[in-house]
Amino acid sequence: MIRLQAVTVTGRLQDISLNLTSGQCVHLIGANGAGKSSLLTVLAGLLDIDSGQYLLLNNAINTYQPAELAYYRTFLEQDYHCAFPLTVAELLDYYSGGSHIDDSLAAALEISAFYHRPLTALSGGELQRVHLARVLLQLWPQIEHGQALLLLDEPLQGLDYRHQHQLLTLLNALAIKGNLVVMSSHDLTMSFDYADRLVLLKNQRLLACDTVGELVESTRLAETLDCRVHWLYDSNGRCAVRTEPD
Ligand SMILES: Nc1ncnc2c1ncn2[C@@H]1O[C@H](COP(=O)(O)OP(=O)(O)OP(=O)(O)O)[C@@H](O)[C@H]1O
Repeated sequence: MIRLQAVTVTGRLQDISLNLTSGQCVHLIGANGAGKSSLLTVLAGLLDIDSGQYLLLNNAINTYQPAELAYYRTFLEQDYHCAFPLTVAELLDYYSGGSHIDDSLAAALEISAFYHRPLTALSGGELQRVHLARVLLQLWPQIEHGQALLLLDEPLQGLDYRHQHQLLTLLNALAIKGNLVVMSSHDLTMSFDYADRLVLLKNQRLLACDTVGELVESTRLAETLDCRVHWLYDSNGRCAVRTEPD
């Protein structure tokens, strides 16, 4: 679905080559400033590249009109702010075209309890769940057909553990339908459990792109994050990660 060839954005991304196919959850891992948000913004077609090539569905990204792009991909930005004094229902109605919110989405994000409240009267995590619903509703018909590109910048930000698991389970189910999910994460334990593939970024360059299984036992994660990474397994093979400064 996505093919990047030597993509550079001056000061933000250096020489990134990457192929990502549909039907998987890809987690972008890297320290602050590594280039995760920049890469997601390029993938969304919202940041011009200075050199290289980006093909989305075999077409150069700059051949798409904004309305066409909005049909294929949705993008959760880290710092989105709604400038209008809307309620949750009004915002989501606008993005869904007034259609019914799918049961799987409603169950994962649990927004019904504050559906009629103003956006300004929500907690940080509640607001994050509303924005997740917003970006998924923008493309829900394409998502249901497994044809969408979901770009999510730190979607776990502000969510409690239960909602983190519910969201990641939903995203895995959407990937199984055929969608491509690309999200940034600072939580290696969650990525171990839910990512199909990790993209490791360091100093705006690509260090590795491989399956979680391949990368867990390598030194690449420690190199990416500039700290020691220890994987702690329980008897069921479930794992948690512990990090230490180098
Ligand atoms: N709007 C911008 N204009 C110019 N440079 C930027 C801009 N936004 C980010 N940068 C720079 O681009 C580089 C990559 O930043 P980016 O936001 O992509 O990192 P990140 O991996 O998402 O970091 P974080 O984990 O802190 O969110 C950094 O050096 C940053 O200072």
